[in-house]
Amino acid sequence: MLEILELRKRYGDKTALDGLSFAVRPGEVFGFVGQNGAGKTTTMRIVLGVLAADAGEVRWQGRPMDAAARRRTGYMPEERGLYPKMRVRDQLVYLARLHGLPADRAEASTDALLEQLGIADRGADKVEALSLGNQQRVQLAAALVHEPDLLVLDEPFSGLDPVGVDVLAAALRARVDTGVPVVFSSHQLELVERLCDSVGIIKDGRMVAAGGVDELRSRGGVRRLRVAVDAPAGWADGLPGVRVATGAAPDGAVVLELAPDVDDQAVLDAARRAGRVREFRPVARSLVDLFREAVAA
Ligand SMILES: Nc1ncnc2c1ncn2[C@@H]1O[C@H](COP(=O)(O)OP(=O)(O)OP(=O)(O)O)[C@@H](O)[C@H]1O
Repeated sequence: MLEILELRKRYGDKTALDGLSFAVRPGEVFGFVGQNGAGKTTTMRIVLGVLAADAGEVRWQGRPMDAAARRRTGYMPEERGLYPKMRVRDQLVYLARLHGLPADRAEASTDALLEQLGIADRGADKVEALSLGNQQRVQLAAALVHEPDLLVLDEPFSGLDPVGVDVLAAALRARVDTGVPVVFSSHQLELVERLCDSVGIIKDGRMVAAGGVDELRSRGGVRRLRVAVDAPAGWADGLPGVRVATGAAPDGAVVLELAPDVDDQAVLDAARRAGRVREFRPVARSLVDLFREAVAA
């Protein structure tokens, strides 16, 4: 398990991390989200020892994270860091060797990853000759090639097309299924929602919401209903304990937020009195909604 405990970091008079804590369990994908400048990259750099924290601790498998544990970690830094003029396969074998893999395993791991990431035919090309999306695939291969026990990835999906996202996601899932914990940051919230077991929302260097995606959605007791009624707009205005959360969709449906004590059957009765009910169903809050609420609070 990876544990981030009460991390603090200042750059001059700017507080980047203000007592940040979270944990990622074996086989868990943790999505790290937050607005620009919230402190995600700073956290990841501290986990990898690229930066030192002012206070707090990073623990791996119950002990302080040390150089040996960091060598067993796969890291995709924000600033990337491939050698543009080196050939793709040579570079990956080199990186695997640097992390201590014997030559035969370094080569086997490289070839398996190039295959898995759909770039087996690009092994002899220089990195700079690849498209940005394919360079991104090589970046992920560089983080995975030494068969790491932990993955820390800074925006691994940025700039990828949907096929590239699926290929990277499948490669990550294969590692996670062997028990490797993954932390990745992203601004693509739909993707985080789809790929992550749990999510942490960071704001001004503090964790403002963390937990399983479903658990976060059900917090707060507010239920939402999508209701479409053949009735003039405004039929739901003034219902006690009910807030109209969105304007009418093109099909006339509105999303209603119900206070915890409101009986949804009373809302259905009110809808029926207004007109013919075409749709009446609960809707889950999306991660985008949760994010907006958490960063606005
Ligand atoms: N080397 C530095 N010197 C001074 N301030 C810095 C430095 N690195 C980061 N900061 C500041 O620390 C805060 C946290 O930055 P960080 O890069 O960790 O955020 P982030 O969540 O990764 O943002 P983004 O989503 O834009 O990548 C920001 O206010 C940033 O301006």
